[in-house]
Amino acid sequence: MQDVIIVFNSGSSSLKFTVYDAADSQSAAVLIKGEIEQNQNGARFHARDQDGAVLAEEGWSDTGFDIFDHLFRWLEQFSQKGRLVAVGHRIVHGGAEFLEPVRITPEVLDRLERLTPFDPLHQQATLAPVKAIAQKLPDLVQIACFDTTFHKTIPKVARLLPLPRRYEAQGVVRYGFHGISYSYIAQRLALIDPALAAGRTIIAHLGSGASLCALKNGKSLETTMGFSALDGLMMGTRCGAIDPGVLLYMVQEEQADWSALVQTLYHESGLRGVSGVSADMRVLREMRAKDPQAPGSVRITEALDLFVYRLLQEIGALTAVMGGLDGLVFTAGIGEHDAALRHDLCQALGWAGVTLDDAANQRHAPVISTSDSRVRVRVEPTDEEREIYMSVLKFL
Ligand SMILES: Nc1ncnc2c1ncn2[C@@H]1O[C@H](COP(=O)(O)OP(=O)(O)O)[C@@H](O)[C@H]1O
Ligand SMILES: CC(=O)OP(=O)(O)O
Ligand SMILES: [Mg+2]
Repeated sequence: MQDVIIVFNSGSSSLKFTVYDAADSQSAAVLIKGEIEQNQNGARFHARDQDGAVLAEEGWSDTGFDIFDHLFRWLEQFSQKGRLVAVGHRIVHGGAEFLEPVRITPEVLDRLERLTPFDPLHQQATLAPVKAIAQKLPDLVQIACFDTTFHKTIPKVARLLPLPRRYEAQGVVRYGFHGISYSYIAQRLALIDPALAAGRTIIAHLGSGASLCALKNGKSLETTMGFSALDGLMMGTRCGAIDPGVLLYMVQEEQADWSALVQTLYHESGLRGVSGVSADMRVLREMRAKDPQAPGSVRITEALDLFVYRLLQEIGALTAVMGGLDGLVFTAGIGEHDAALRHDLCQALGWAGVTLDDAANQRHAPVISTSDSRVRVRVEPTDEEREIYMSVLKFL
């Protein structure tokens, strides 16, 4: 019987999973890869084996069902074939105490649950698979890998918030997220483009949640998310950095309480809020292409323009922090697939030394800048599951 390791990567809009052949540890041989995507219209589940053959393809219009329970029951059909030796998880927040991957014991789980106020959107979502497995298989080795770990190198000045010191004592400092993805990309760069790995490079992780990492000498120097995953760029449903005066306005004029603020800032803002129709870049592009003159399309254009504008502002800030820019790497759902977004942003970055190769960009080539571009621009698929898998192996 084959030894297998399963990695779960829960995001704000998806639950991705990969089953690895643990006997073939160094090559990270994939046996099954799948994903459940959820949005306001329902959910879709698909999975493929190592040869790309479809193992599952299902869709639901109901958003209220327990996706993890469904997935777990689906995976059980393979339990006769493989011996599950460990599970790895993406956990969004490690707080100040978890700076490295850790084996999840009941006591660790309890401490991770206590970080929920730091990220109400993700912490419970990323802990849900952990709890479901612990109930079914309490003795199974479960390893947590944190989005925050990669940013432990950011300097103190970038970590502090300009608030009264008592907040620092409560852990209200800047942490940064998407670190599993940044760690994977940094290691990939070391192999495929050592100059960018050792230089001043901005990695743009643009998925449903979006952030930038200023990578200098292979380490995170600064990032756009901070205390929570609400900071920085405009995202699918999140506002990103916003004048705190707006929150005071909502509290005073609309009597908004905590849950109303969570709903507005985490779920109803960003691309969804400004376009008025969807958080999904694919849907926005499709709707606008159908009828570019429709009033809805004008709002979509404004949403897309704002998305690019916020990226431009934050790239300017990170370039200043690094003292220049040598490379820009696009990754995650939007970064890997949306050539139009990359085009608009790169056009706006001419001042920084970016010259786009349009044809390379259209075909999502690994390098999309021209050979004489001062800044090298790359498209690199992220693989958070592989990064988590490698951490699990270190434990076994
Ligand atoms: N082919 C595509 N073209 C444009 N955008 C895409 C495409 N595929 C995915 N996306 C965008 O990427 C998002 C999902 O990114 P992903 O990194 O998978 O998300 P998560 O944050 O859930 O991990 C979608 O919401 C959508 O906006
Ligand atoms: C931290 C974060 O924003 O994650 P995601 O992109 O999965 O929402
Ligand atoms: Mg993700």
